[in-house]
Amino acid sequence: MTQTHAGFVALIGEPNAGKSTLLNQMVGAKVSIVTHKVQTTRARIRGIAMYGDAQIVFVDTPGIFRPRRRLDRSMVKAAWGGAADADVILLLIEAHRGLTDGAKAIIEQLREHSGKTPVALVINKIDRVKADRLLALSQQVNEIYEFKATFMISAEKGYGCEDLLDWLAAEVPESPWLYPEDQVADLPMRMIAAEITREKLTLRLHEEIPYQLTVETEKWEEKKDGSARVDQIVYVARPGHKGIVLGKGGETIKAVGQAARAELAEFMGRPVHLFLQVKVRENWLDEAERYNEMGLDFKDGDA
Ligand SMILES: Nc1nc2c(ncn2[C@@H]2O[C@H](COP(=O)(O)OP(=O)(O)OP(=O)(O)O)[C@@H](O)[C@H]2O)c(=O)[nH]1
Repeated sequence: MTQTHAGFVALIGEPNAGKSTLLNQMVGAKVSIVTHKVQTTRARIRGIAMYGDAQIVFVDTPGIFRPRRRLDRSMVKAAWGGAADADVILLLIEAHRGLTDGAKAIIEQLREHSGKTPVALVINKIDRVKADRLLALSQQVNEIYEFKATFMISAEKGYGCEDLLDWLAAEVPESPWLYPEDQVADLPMRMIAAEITREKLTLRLHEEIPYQLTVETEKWEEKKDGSARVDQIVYVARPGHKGIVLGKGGETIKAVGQAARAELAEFMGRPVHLFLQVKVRENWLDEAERYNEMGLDFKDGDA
């Protein structure tokens, strides 16, 4: 019998570096929400890729930045927590932005958090720059940290992702598999469903509103005909946001519901009936229960 390999790979980087896109590319199924807006990933999301004899469990983490609010602090704590528990850490930076101050700050903190864990540098979004810039960038970043390897990829287009997988498969320890072979994510279905709806809302709303809302799956009912009825609540932090989320004549929430239902049904491979309700809950950003629902630790947000 050949020896199997399995382990956790943490994806860290600034907001918008492409961590969720890479996780989805590696796993081949959409498990993490991706938008062009920063701070889309709130909790730690795991996606599982099978590659030869290896099972690689990717841990997507919230983007790391200088946190100011409780939710931000909880997210950054979760990100470093993900890195501390991993067998391999991948630091993502964006090819076209180069070595930003934010990336430098993360590399500084890596020294504290990584311990003996190998760290690879992943230069993402190479489809956005000319090839000759990449070598110089790679040298520049490698001068300030001892990366075990460097990869140049496009998470979106898949360039370089196979090489990265190859390397990771050899790098994770010899171990029995950690999850059943056909599992792609370890988030409970009700949380995935809430994330899908939150993604659709984020895509349709502006700026502060997505940050100040959260989605919870309140009820999940299996029907005899094989379909599922899913009831979700969208909590908004301000009375004024409710009308915006609903849209004129309920148009926005209807479009969100339709898009979320279609994606959830595709993910589950069976029909879904999705019911959304919007509620104002001015203090949800200060309620421990809301953080637990997102997979975050409320206390991590203590100043
Ligand atoms: N051109 C290009 N765009 C990419 C690539 N990878 C990701 N993106 C885009 O970059 C944006 C951010 O991607 P995400 O995967 O959400 O980034 P993230 O690091 O998970 O972001 P947070 O959740 O905010 O921490 C999205 O609009 C992606 O489509 C890439 O290889 N090339």
